[in-house]
This record gives sequence, structure tokens and C-alpha cells, in this order.
Amino acid sequence: MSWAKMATTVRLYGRGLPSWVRPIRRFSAAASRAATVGFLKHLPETIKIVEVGPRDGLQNEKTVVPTDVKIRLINMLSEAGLPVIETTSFVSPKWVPQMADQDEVMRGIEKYPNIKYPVLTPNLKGFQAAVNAGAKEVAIFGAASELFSKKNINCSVEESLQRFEEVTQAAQESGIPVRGYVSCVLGCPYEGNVHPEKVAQVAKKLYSMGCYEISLGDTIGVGTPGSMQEMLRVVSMDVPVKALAVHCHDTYGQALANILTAIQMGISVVDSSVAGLGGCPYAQGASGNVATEDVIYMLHGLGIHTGVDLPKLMDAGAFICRALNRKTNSKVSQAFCRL
Ligand SMILES: CC(C)(COP(=O)([O-])OP(=O)([O-])OC[C@H]1O[C@@H](n2cnc3c(N)ncnc32)[C@H](O)[C@@H]1OP(=O)([O-])[O-])[C@@H](O)C(=O)NCCC(=O)NCCSC(=O)C[C@@](C)(O)CC(=O)[O-]
Repeated sequence: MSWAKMATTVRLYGRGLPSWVRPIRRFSAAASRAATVGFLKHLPETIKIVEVGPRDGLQNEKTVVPTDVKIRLINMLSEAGLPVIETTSFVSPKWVPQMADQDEVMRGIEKYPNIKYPVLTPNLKGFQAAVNAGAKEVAIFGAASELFSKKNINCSVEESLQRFEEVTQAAQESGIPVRGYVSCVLGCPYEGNVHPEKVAQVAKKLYSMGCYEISLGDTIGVGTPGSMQEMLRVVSMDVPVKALAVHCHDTYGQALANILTAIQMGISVVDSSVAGLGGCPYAQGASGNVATEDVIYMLHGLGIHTGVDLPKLMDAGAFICRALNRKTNSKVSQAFCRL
């Protein structure tokens, strides 16, 4: 089925449905019932999706993605109703050449009033450049693993926290909200196992610096519902669960199960990437982030509100996959394509 036909077909979802969609709807309805009466009854009513495709999704692409393609992608994601779209990063172009057009991207996108467009800033230099380019929200990114910190941002965890302190202070003075990331929360490509206590320590420091939300990254996608549950149990003793988000890569196919585990524990913010694009350049072997389309399909099936229009999101996924000459990693988009 062509993308155009598929998009039209998907738009029918919820109205006069063709026969092949009905089983999907029945599954969704059954899941919604399970959400209210059964073992899934403690789910939040609303989940905020943080779309990281334009940044995390593209940063690892070997061929430079043209700036106008990035801008169009972000505009399509805005049209699809994503409430937060991580737009680019103000890091060294020598380290991550793909993000070297951060200024043009920030200035070129259409900024919808109800949507946030945060950017990554590893240090004060990045923060100042981001503000000059019009950023209204930034994110700092640390790790629960020493070796990963060194490879990713060229300093120890302790040094990174000192740099982040400078950023959060400057941000507070300018009234700019800061989000914090902790990478390698369920395993590190260089150190292996990571103790939940170490994750909690870093998360607590970022939170006490003033980060309004801490995104816990399973950078290499090795976690399982068991390790996710244990890590969240420990971290939520130090940081309120309302201030936590999960950021799952899907290397071992565990991302949706891990997200479901997290939301059952009260997490109501989930990071994901359109078409499942992504991977950190300093985490070899890690595959893409969980696909936003698949997360939305699961959440809507559970009767959870996200405000995201799935057909429009799938259009954005189709657009970027065409531009990258790549098949989508979203199972939902693949399934609709086969229909
Ligand atoms: C952090 C640095 C900059 C330190 O890099 P450094 O080399 O240690 O920094 P430095 O202070 O020694 O400066 C060296 C050069 O970089 C420049 N520089 C210094 N700062 C900046 C800046 N902000 N923007 C632009 N340029 C900068 C600085 O001006 C200088 O330029 P030169 O004099 O050589 O021409 C570097 O290591 C870097 O850029 N790393 C990139 C890290 C990155 O983007 N990683 C991917 C994102 S994290 C991720 O994907 C994980 C996450 C968040 O998704 C969650 C998960 O999945 O786990």
C-alpha cells in the first residue's frame, strides 16, 4: 500500500471503519477495558510525549541531513500535535557534525505557541549559543557511568555536574526551564552493569540544581521490565516520580514493555523518536529509540490521552524515512504499510 493510501486509510480509524481495521479496534477496546478493571488500572490518564527524533534520531546519521529536511520534519511533528519536540543540540560540530546547523534549524522552524522546542546544551558555551538562537528551554545531559561520560562529553561525572551547575544558574537568571538527562541507567556500553544507586545519585543532583524533569535513558536498550522497575523504585526514593521521564532505546526489543512498566509505576512522561530513528554516537551498537508511532498506538489502545494525531505522525515518519532512504523502524507503520 502506498504511503498516501495508507495515510487516508489510517485517517478512517475511529470513523466508518473498513473491515480490516475492526480487529485492531477490538484489541484497543479490550485493552482499554483492561486498563480500567484489571491489572492495568493504575495507569495515568494523560502521558506527555517528548519527541526526540530531530535531535537523538538524526544526530547519528552518517550523511548530513539537509537543514530544510530537518525543518520540514519538525514542522510536520508540530502539526501532529507532539507537545515537546527536542529540536537540535548546541554541541561541538567536531564531535557531532550532524547538529552543526543548530542555529538555522532553530531559526527556521515554525514555533507553535503550545509546543516546546528544547535543545541540548552540554555547557555554558552551548547554553549561550542556544539562547542567542532563540531557545526557550534547554536540556543538560549527564550519565550514571564514568566511562560513558568521558566518551560522550569528555569529562568525568563530577566535572559534568560542575558544568551543569553553571548552565542551570545561567538558565535560572534568564527564566529558562532546564530538563536533565541521565544516560546508561540500565547498562553502559563500556562499564556493563550500572547500579540504580548511581543513577539515583546523579538524578538527585540534577533535580536539586533545578531541573524540572529528569529523563532516565536506557541508552543501549538493554533493560527489561525487571531492571526498569528496580531502577525506578530506587530513583523515585530521591526524585519525585512526577518529575521523572523514561527514554528507551529498543536494541533488545524491550522498549514498549519497559515503558508500560514505567507508566504503571506512575511515570507520565515518555521520550520517543519518530520512525524509531536514533542512537547515540558514543554508544556503539545501540539501535534507535522506541518509535513514537508504536508508543502512541499502545497508549491510545490503553485509553491514555496524548494529544498526538497518529496518521499525521505516520506522515512525518514516512517523510523522514523517504529523505533518509530508509525503512521505518516503527512496527505500527510497517503494519499499516502491509495492509
Ligand atoms: C561537550 C563537549 C563540547 C566538550 O568538548 P571538549 O573538547 O572537551 O570541550 P572544550 O571545552 O575543551 O572545547 C573544545 C572545542 O570545542 C568547542 N566547544 C565547546 N563547547 C562547545 C559547544 N557547546 N558548542 C560548540 N562548540 C563547543 C570549543 O570552543 C573548542 O573549540 P576549538 O577551540 O577546538 O575550535 C563535546 O564533548 C561535545 O560536543 N560532545 C557531544 C556530545 C553529544 O552531543 N552526544 C550526543 C547527545 S547525548 C545522547 O544522545 C544521550 C541521550 C541524551 O539521548 C540520552 C540517552 O539515550 O542516554
